[in-house]
Amino acid sequence: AFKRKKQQRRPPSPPGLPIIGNLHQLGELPHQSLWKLSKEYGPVMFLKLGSIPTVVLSSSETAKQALKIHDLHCCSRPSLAGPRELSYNYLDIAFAPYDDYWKEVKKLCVQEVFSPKRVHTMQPIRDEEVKKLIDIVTKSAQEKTPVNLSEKFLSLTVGVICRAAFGVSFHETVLNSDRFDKFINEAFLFLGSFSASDFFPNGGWIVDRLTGLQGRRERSVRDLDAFYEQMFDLHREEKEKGSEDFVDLLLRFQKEESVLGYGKLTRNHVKAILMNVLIGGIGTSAITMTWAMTELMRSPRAMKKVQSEIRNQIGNKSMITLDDIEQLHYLKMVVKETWRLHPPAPLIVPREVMSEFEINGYQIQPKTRLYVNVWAIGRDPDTWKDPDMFLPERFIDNNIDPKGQSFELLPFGAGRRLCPAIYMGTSMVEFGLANMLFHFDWKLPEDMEVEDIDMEESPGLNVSKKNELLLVPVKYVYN
Ligand code: HEM
Repeated sequence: AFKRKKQQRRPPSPPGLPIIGNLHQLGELPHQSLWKLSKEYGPVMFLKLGSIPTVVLSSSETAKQALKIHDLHCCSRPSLAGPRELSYNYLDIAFAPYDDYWKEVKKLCVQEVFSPKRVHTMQPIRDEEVKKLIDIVTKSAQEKTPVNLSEKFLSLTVGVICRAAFGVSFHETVLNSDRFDKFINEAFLFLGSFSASDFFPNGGWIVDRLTGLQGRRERSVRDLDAFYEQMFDLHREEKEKGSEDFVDLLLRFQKEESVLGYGKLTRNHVKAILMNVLIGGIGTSAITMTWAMTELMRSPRAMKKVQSEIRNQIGNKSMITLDDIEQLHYLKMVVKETWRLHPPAPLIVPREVMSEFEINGYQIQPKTRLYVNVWAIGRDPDTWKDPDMFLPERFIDNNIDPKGQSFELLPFGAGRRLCPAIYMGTSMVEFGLANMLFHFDWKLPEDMEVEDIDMEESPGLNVSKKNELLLVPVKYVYN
């Protein structure tokens, strides 16, 4: 007997070219190009990126179908060249394929590394680092000179993550913070940049060699490796020091020969997991704070409202606590609204389909690469009234939250691959912003008007504000 071939219903697709397929349509900012294409081809769109069949989802409804109903069919990750090298062959959490190792290491990290308890034990470090920032900004306020907030928010998160997770202060090591920024930027680039071998698995590596991408990638991996090794050494030397940080914790698991999935946890596993902390934790929070300040500068009304809320709550206290933050409802809405318009990972992290499923009657085949365009979802006029307006109040009467349950707002993704550090990331962002908004009023540099603030985005896995945000602080005095 025959098996009748099931009728193939492939999602609509923009016309492509031979060999490269739709690759040339991605442009510099793929999430924006894909958003425009989705207006014509719909919320389930098929593209051929080089030789890779790819599906892009661009509405909350289709995102829900994939990330909730069919999550188990599509929660693996594609093999990508940059991530492979940075993760010691997928020994990390973010880029590991869906298997027993990933399940166990993610569970372990959710319980031990990213837990609310750890977020609370990090608070003294956050306090100290934010105090340093306040001092620097206060100096600028006295001199009436602008502060580069993009840079300051980055050094705040670098400071906190490095001390809290790695137990080292970067200024005190051979890796001074200048080089550290460079590391992070290079590593980011390799995680996000579209490299030829990711689209042409059979010959793309040749292009990557010719363009020098491969060489730079190898150098970046070497630099980071040296950094991890140095960190491990430092940990051995300073053993008697206080509480256990992430590195101590992971090295302890390694020493105890903990078995995860298919084997024992090795030094390379620890490095790969630390890479996720480094790259997942630093840019995303800094980017969010920068966009939030940018949007608030464009909306003096929202700025005034959020500052009064914070100042009423804090009064004449000198320190803002995590408990205070819980009372700052408008600030929380400002952050949500920032994530709606500026999700730090606009296409989240690509997934790979493991087994066939259907969305809106279209068949999605195994091995398809799947992107969810959360940037497009945040601007969808069917979901959001006046999507271009920055209106934190839109969150008053609904219970849309960013934790992966509301498919209209997915800055942390959803489903099994959900970001494990939502609480840590959110606390960092809210805490940093609350302090900058409490202690200072902010003015645009001379000869700049509100209309001159630009909203251009820079390319990469994490999309940040392209041009740095420069603002003049004015110290707030409680009376
Ligand atoms: C504002 C802050 C943050 C944002 C917006 C963010 C966003 C995301 C997104 C969109 C994903 C992919 C989810 C998916 O594929 O469905 C992700 C995954 C991940 N994030 Fe975050 N993140 C943030 C903070 C952090 C921090 C602070 C850490 C670590 C300290 C972290 C570690 C990770 C890891 C390990 C994964 C991989 C999860 C997996 O594949 O199973 N993130 N994050």
